[in-house]
Amino acid sequence: MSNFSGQIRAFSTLIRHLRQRFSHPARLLQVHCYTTTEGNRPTIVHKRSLDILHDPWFNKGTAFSMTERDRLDLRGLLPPNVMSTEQQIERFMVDLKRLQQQARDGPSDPYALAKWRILNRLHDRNETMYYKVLIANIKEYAPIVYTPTVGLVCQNYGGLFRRPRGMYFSAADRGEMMSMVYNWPAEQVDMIVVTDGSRILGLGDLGVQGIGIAIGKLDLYVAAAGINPQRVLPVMIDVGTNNEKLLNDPLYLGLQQHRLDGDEYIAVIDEFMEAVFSRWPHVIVQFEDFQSKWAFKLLQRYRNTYRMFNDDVQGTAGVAIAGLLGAVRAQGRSMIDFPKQKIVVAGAGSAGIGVLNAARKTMARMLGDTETAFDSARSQFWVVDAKGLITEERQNTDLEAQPFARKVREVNRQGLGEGANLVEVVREVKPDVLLGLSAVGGLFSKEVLEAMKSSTSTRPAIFAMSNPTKNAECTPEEAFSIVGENVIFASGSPFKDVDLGNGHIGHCNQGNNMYLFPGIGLGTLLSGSRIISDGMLQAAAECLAAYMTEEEVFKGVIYPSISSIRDITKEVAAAVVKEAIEEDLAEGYRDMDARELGRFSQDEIVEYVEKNMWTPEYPTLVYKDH
Ligand SMILES: NC(=O)c1ccc[n+]([C@@H]2O[C@H](COP(=O)([O-])OP(=O)(O)OC[C@H]3O[C@@H](n4cnc5c(N)ncnc54)[C@H](O)[C@@H]3O)[C@@H](O)[C@H]2O)c1
Ligand SMILES: O=C(O)C[C@H](O)C(=O)O
Ligand SMILES: [Mg+2]
Repeated sequence: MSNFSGQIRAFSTLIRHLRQRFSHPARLLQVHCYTTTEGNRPTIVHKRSLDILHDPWFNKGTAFSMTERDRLDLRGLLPPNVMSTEQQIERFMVDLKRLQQQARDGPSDPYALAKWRILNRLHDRNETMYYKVLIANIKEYAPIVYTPTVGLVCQNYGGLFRRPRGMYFSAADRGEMMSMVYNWPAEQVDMIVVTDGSRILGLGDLGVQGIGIAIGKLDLYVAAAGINPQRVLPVMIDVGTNNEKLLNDPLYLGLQQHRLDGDEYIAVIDEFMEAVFSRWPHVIVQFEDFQSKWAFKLLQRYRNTYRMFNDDVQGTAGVAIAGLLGAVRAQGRSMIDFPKQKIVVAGAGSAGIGVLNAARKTMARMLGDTETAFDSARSQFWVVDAKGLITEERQNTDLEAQPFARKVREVNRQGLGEGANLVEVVREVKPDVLLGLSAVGGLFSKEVLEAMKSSTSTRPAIFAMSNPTKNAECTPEEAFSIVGENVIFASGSPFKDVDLGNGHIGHCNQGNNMYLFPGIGLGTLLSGSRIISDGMLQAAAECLAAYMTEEEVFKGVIYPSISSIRDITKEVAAAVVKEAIEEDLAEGYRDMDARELGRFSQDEIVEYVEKNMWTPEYPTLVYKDH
């Protein structure tokens, strides 16, 4: 008898199971798909776009053909290179086997990548939970989702790629972008971070794999600025790559051609900008990690027409200014003494030139904002690039670096000449500040740091700002042990504080544009400003500088802890909103019109910003048929 009831139970379970399987059209198809023996008969699907990519039954990942991508609204949602099934499996196996290899050979940083994988899987499964984890543990996990690990992720993106995130616009999509942009499922997008992968951190051209940096930056937009994650869009513009290793790798996910250049390149970026602004007229576009050659040109081309900024040029500049002002205060002097600082900058790319321009303008403003002040401020800087000290004698200096080329007679008097090396420059100039944005790890060698000992400052400042960690111009240990305990130290990627062994701690600041770009984006969004003006960027930098107390800067703490990044971002965003109102650029946001915004007090602006920051909480969900 008991055997019989067991059989009945098993039978009804089977019926229930079959009913469930056949109750959904997709499930019906699935069964059909597996039971048919009739070769390649097409399978009818009732899904499109991301729903297909997120459905393990139908997803083919990078193996969707171009015609299928068009039929199923998948164009732009996958990296451009179509892979065969064999290639897909090979890519997966290479990644899987790497684990064994790492166990054998000793990996460079196995735990960081393992943590990234775990977090990434959570990101794919449950965004609310992901951001709750990230916000609550930002100090611990920013170095995983952002610099330095994000650099390693981009370098290994081919193997790590599982589920696509964001959009890919490629040179092969010319003429299609205006319609492709509608393949993105969100009705509203507030923030786009776009890269062309040409200079990812200090790691060079990583082609399509650079998408990782756009994803990492947007993670901070959500975690720090409270931008709703449903309204962010990471974008990779694939115009090819000049990285020979990737060009020769059959498993590379991007276009295997050399980078477009000149008018052809501009035409692709123009088309992308028109497409995204035509679908989302109020979106803000952050340009990230474009090689310097294009970073400046594109900024000039778009900044008066579109809501956009370049993080490497403008975000970095603001963060550096805040730090440089902190370094002046740390000497027990007033910020107004900044124009007296002698500053040696190693690196004249997008970041270095961005910092130089902003520092020169800040000095000029402090000196009365006249043309003469602007002109004389230039003599506070010595710029050293790959060819050494830049002087007016140099042929073919980049347009952007020309204003900082030293007069030959002037440097000759100092015992220097065109192309003088960094040690010579530091030795002769005895600068207050040595700032590196060169992408050359270890550039501040023992000799350079020894030369810094003769700095005329009571507290010499050393900013080794290149990323990721291995590209830092020096470590804090080197700076404190060679130059002295009094040094003010900042690095682009995080380092631990240094135990100086006498009960004192050498503080390591993280001088990274992460302290500003989230607030610049949020402030622009909430003010509804049409463009991002110099004044708004300056307000952001000044807000960050003022965030630190006298006591902190005196201890050598010139940037806040990343644990308070949400609070800093709120203050920075409020400063940006205020400036946009003052410059009459604010047009309001959603129900908040410009006039009402204009009547707000300082505290009310901060409150308004805070109220509009998204926090990760599960909403109650209700089903409704459309
Ligand atoms: N901390 C931050 O917030 C932050 C922000 C932006 C960029 N960065 C970092 O700055 C670095 C540079 O970025 P970029 O966009 O300006 O790059 P880039 O490639 O445009 O510029 C690099 C510059 O360094 C110079 N250089 C190369 N070798 C040198 C040497 N031996 N001595 C002196 N100068 C040398 C080059 O001539 C060039 O001018 C990257 O590592 C990037 O990660 C950091
Ligand atoms: O990405 C960063 O950590 C900072 C900066 O934008 C960079 O390019 O290095
Ligand atoms: Mg960058």
